[in-house]
Amino acid sequence: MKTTGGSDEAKRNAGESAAEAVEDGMVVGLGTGSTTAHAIRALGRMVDSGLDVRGVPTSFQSRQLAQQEGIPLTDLDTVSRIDVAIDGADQFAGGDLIKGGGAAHAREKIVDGAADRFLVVVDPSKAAERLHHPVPVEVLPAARTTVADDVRRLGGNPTLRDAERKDGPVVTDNGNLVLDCEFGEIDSPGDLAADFSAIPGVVEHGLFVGMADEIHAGNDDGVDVRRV
Ligand SMILES: O=C(CO)[C@H](O)[C@H](O)COP(=O)(O)O
Repeated sequence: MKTTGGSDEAKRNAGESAAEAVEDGMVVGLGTGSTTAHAIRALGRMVDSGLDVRGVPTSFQSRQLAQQEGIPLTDLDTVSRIDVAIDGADQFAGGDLIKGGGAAHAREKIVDGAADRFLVVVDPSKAAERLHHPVPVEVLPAARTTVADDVRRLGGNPTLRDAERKDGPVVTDNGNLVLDCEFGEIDSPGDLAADFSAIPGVVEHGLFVGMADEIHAGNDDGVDVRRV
């Protein structure tokens, strides 16, 4: 699993704090990434001790980990609402996030957006006054050039994400490609989100504007939980 940012202890404190919000009978959105993985492992231990939950994974990675941990799974064909979603972020400013470091943001946005409570698990390296991390944009393969042109017209600098241990680009769980779009400091995340959504061939972008309910920011000694 790819890890970025702060210490594993900080990520563990964040993930375990969010897992504590899960109660018997709940449907839980299972995000993607190294911080959420700690929440999934904690949920696995809770299931072992008798907690009755069903998880909705957001990626191949979170499905595999949840299965390994013995968490019963369901999907959005079977349930229409999710009680709590737990997911990581590449950067957060207030309640706005940039996600997609694991190229899973399209499914993450569906699951996190269907949740009554969306808990974001992060370490301190993810905090920013204003968002400035490159925004991952999932695109249909046939649209990668035209979308890149449109991103440049919006003032951004798109880079096709390459796979680390393969010659060629990252292919998402949905069979698409990812453009990482550098914009510097983003003045108005809501406006940029609307601009991305209007580009033909964009499947989903990694700006999660105003979706978060709580930020669980772990550090080496504990966790700071903030409602946003
Ligand atoms: O958006 C994501 C995957 O698409 C991840 O949640 C994000 O990249 C954070 O990952 P990590 O907890 O490993 O730093």
